[in-house]
Amino acid sequence: MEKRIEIGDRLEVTMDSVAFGGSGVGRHGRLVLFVPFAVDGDTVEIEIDGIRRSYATGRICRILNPSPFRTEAKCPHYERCGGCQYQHIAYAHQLELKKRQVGEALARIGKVPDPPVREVLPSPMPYAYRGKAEFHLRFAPGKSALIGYKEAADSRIVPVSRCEIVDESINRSLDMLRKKLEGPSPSNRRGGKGEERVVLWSEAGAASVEPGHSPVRGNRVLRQVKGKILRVPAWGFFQANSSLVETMVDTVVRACALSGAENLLDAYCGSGLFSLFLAPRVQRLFGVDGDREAIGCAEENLREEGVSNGEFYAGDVGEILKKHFLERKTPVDVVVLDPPRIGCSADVLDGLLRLKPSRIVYISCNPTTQARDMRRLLDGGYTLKELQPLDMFPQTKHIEVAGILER
Ligand SMILES: C[S@@+](CC[C@H](N)C(=O)[O-])C[C@H]1O[C@@H](n2cnc3c(N)ncnc32)[C@H](O)[C@@H]1O
Repeated sequence: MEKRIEIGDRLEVTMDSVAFGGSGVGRHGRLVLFVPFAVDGDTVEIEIDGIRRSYATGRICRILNPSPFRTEAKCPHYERCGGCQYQHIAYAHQLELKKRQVGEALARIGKVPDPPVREVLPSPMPYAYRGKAEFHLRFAPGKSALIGYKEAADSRIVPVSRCEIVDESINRSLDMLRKKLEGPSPSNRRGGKGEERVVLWSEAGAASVEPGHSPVRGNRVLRQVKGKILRVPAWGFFQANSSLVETMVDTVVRACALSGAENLLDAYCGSGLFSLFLAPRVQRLFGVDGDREAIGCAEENLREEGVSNGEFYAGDVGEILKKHFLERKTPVDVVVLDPPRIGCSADVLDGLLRLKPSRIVYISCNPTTQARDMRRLLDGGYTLKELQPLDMFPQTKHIEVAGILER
């Protein structure tokens, strides 16, 4: 009989694949092992640090035989910071893994037997691509402020001196911030508040910013995409990868396959990034987002570009869908859906099945919730035509996918 695995046991294991989430996957007898920072082809010695009913987790003690897909991580904080999971994997292989993971999510969760996944559109910049980064600051009386990243809301701050995935101008701003905060923090800072957050925006991708000047104007940031200017709330959402955002817009426009006669609903429209490029290609464009400030920006963004066929609603997508589209019987031919990581709520999906647009372009940064939501839409009469992954987040476990559904 096989000896039962225990915490602290050391095992030699060869990794078969990398799971969505970033851990290497190997086997010990019938037991599946998840090992962070391992890649398929590695033979490693691991120490078991977690045991569940159907799997165990371990940490690498030694790399006995490195995978041909291994490469040198650029960042000195890698494996401690928590922001990146793939820096040790050659970029071309990161793309192959992500394509495979999208297919697996659709097959396993979406129950689509042979998902139509296209090659991943790579990021022109595998490093230094982020146009925006959020840092956490911790102040303790008499000590220098701690500046770094935080993975979860309740987790500790990992101090970072620089970050390899952000635009260099963000690293310069980070340096300036650190210098400004050098020396012991006063005990009465912000009434004794110990932590703050700061969002830094890049000069790359900014509209009309001189080098060395902040791209933030008041409570807004100006971004430039395909020659157009977008106003975005300084604390609001904007697509993270400055080097791939234009390809993303082109992908969404292509996926909508517009003739010019359509009514289009841009659900979860944010500051109107997609709306700005879709509105000139349709009869009427409706945009919905829960962030009132972002909706104000979306209205201004279209107005300033001379686009007048857009109507925007601030509020919950499910409620607006019911009140302004289903009850008023406003016809919609195409829906662009770009929800946050948690995906769409049941009332949004049910509302869409009642609205019956002929095409839904579902963009997501979480293939698992996207697969769950797609299953519901497929059961309601849609067919999945295509899944186009985009590598908006190189060096990390995250994947962006634009899926096309038709009825
Ligand atoms: C992934 S972002 C997409 C933004 C936009 N499509 C873009 O590319 O810039 C998701 C957006 O969903 C909005 N949001 C989240 N939950 C919502 C809800 N229940 N109803 C309406 N908007 C929501 C957020 O404010 C955010 O702007």
